[in-house]
Amino acid sequence: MTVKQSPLKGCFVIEPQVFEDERGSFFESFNQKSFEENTGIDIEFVQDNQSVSQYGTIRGLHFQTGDFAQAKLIRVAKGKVLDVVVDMRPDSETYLKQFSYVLTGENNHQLFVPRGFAHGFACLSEDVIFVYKCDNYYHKASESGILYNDNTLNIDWQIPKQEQIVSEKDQNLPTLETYLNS
Ligand SMILES: Cc1cn([C@H]2C[C@H](O)[C@@H](COP(=O)(O)OP(=O)(O)O[C@H]3O[C@@H](C)C(=O)[C@@H](O)[C@H]3O)O2)c(=O)[nH]c1=O
Repeated sequence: MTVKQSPLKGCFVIEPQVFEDERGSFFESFNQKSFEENTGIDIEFVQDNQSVSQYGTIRGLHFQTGDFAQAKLIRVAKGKVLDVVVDMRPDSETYLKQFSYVLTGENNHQLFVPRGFAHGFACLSEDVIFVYKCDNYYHKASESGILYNDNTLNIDWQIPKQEQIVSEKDQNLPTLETYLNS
């Protein structure tokens, strides 16, 4: 696997080694030993998630707060997404900076998102199977987030407005300004 530092501190792009033959392909989607050796991060993932989305879906921007903050190791098993992360750690040198990266079922790239980041993605292909590991359990009361179309962040989700599909919950998330002042 190859690990590339993203512009955001502690956030990495991981390119696994993919083996191909006449049957198809194979790769290790996670190997704790190689992960630790290559990133220097000692981590224990405790929950695996999978979501299926149609073209135009935008999920995010999400994070869990306090003791339930989650680091995530993200990949796309099928389709193409624009994955977006925002560094929400006040003490970070990349505080409030954002990074977007295209993950697909063909490139098999992964994104490691540290605790303290807001995360979301837009589905750029017809069907998306989105898979991620978390190092902390889902905790409904600790769910938080920022409005996906916040004016300050001004994220280009690469989906025309009339084709965007966003949950009611996500449409009601606070703006960055409201969140920071709360
Ligand atoms: C995230 C999550 C949701 N759920 C339930 C709650 C709800 O009934 C249903 C759908 O939840 P949501 O609408 O929050 O799902 P979704 O919008 O896909 O939430 C995810 O979005 C991406 C961007 C992330 O970064 C993830 O951490 C997670 O927040 O699944 C769990 O049971 N466990 C979980 O870990």
